[in-house]
Amino acid sequence: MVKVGIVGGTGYTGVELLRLLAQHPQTEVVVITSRSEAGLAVADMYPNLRGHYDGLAFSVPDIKALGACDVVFFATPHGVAHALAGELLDAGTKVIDLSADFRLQDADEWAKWYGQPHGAPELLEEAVYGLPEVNREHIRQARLIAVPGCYPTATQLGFLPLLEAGLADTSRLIADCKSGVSGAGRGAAVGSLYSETSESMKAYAVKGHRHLPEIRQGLRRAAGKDVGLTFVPHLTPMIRGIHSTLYATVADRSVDLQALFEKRYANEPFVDVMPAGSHPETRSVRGANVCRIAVHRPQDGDLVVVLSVIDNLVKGASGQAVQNLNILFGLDEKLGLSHAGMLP
Ligand SMILES: NC(=O)C1=CN([C@@H]2O[C@H](COP(=O)(O)OP(=O)(O)OC[C@H]3O[C@@H](n4cnc5c(N)ncnc54)[C@H](OP(=O)(O)O)[C@@H]3O)[C@@H](O)[C@H]2O)C=CC1
Ligand SMILES: CC(=O)N[C@@H](CCC(=O)OP(=O)(O)O)C(=O)O
Repeated sequence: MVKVGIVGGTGYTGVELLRLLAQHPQTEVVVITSRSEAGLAVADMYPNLRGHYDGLAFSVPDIKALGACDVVFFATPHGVAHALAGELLDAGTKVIDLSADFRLQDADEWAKWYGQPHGAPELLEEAVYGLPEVNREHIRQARLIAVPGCYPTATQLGFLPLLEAGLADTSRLIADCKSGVSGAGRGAAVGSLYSETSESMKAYAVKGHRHLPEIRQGLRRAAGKDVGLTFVPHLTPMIRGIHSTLYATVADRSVDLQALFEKRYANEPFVDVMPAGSHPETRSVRGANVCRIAVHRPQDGDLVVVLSVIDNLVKGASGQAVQNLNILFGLDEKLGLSHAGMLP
């Protein structure tokens, strides 16, 4: 059994980790932290977990207890893993961070987008970006994993086949992305109120969103050169889901794009390339650790449109984190992650 600790157990990604790990046959959650709910039994806060975690209660973060775990997930706002990851690694505990703390390789770039100095630049060199479809072999050897963000997961997986094959004009890529409201976390905020988010939709952070450098970093790696990317996130009236509509110019019309995408993801258990002409729906991946993709070339023109959907809390966060755990501990990558999406 892999002994698991979770820092930040009361947030949406923390409780999603608990939901997924409840079905995982090779893990045991032994520590779960919350400063505000310390002492409360997990199932008293989250009744969906009744019967799954009898005896487990939230506790304040304690390095000694966390350091006795085989692996600790951070499901916390940025900055928290910076402060604690080093001590845990020294104690021999592996770290899987769901926040953005170790996603950018450049500490100055991180400081610019997150508005504070990087708190652990000495760990950046060994941090592995946890996108299994790109980095599986590095993940296997890692001690510290940075789980990709939700928009970055859907967007990178959609663009990768075109960029790796050198087919797209990399100077002008467009990612038009929509997110459900749970992407903003569980913290109370006027912008997340039902009356503010339902029956309405809006773009935000057009000038620059903190996921822009993360996506650019991944696409640069895939293309082998700098890319020009316009990324526009939108808030939509759904609870879970990311829908990325991606545009790239591919001048060579002789290439069979459907075959290219199918071949790229043929051995990937959590990427589903849909039949030609499909329009994937976010509800088809709700609760599932799946990225569902369709590729189109409208009117046989040179502009290719890729549609990529994920559940922000699963393949966009906690599911991908569990996938990383499975790889890290040499387990079957699919353990605990076999849920189908929920229709309707
Ligand atoms: N929501 C989403 O779709 C996605 C979120 N993420 C990332 O995952 C992380 C968690 O997100 P989410 O679950 O939405 O966040 P929430 O805001 O819903 O929850 C945050 C959790 O962290 C704990 N926490 C806050 N501050 C500290 C601190 N200083 N020390 C220890 N614990 C702390 C909180 O508990 P308490 O204050 O009681 O200690 C709470 O349990 C964030 O970095 C987010 O960006 C990544 C991908 C998708
Ligand atoms: C709808 C919404 O507010 N989404 C969040 C992104 C989701 C998220 O939590 O970002 P990470 O993946 O980096 O953790 C935002 O735009 O900041």
